[in-house]
Amino acid sequence: MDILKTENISYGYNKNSKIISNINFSMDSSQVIGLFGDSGAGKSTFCKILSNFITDYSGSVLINDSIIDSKFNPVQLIFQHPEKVMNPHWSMDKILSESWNPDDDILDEFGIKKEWLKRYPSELSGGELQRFSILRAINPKTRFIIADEITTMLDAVTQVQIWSSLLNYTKKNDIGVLCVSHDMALLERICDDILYFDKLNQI
Ligand SMILES: Nc1ncnc2c1ncn2[C@@H]1O[C@H](COP(=O)(O)OP(=O)(O)OP(=O)(O)O)[C@@H](O)[C@H]1O
Repeated sequence: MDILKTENISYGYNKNSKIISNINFSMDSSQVIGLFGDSGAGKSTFCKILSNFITDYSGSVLINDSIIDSKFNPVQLIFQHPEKVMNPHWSMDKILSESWNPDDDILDEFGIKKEWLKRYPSELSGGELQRFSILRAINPKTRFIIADEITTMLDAVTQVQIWSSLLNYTKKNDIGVLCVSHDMALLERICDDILYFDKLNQI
């Protein structure tokens, strides 16, 4: 089991405004933790800090009490809009192989059809594309998934399918999940614990 921890994380996009102040957070890889809170409170910003998309914060993000220094980040962020983080000129198999090459059983587990691998992002639906971005994030080296509103734009059936594939996989492989959502019913269904993130972002 691994532990993801932050110590005194503070951050502002500019000098005069602090979006994140002194966050001490901890979870382990057996857990699914929900993050709920007002719009604009800084949840997405915190997610980007945890997964190293934002690097100029103060404080520390630690796994098992060490700073993450591997080339592949074991804390992987999945975004709400997969099309924004995929190269539109690359086929799906190229996009996926940038991270790893999952076998056919795993493609199946995530409801991905092999014929989609030759397509480009614009040739897939939002739900199909999100399945790929999840698959890309669950590289064998991944220890924690940060899921920032990953099914918000999808219909109810697709939401259930995607969460069930993801949580089956993370449970089997001892990967922790931090799930940001405004959907309290979803959080109550899938999370072991739900944290409230307020405007002063004390959680
Ligand atoms: N790149 C940026 N530059 C400047 N300010 C930003 C930037 N990104 C976000 N912000 C501001 O930081 C604050 C926190 O935004 P953030 O997206 O982290 O909130 P959130 O809690 O995830 O909101 P929501 O629930 O609406 O997604 C907001 O006031 C937002 O306008």
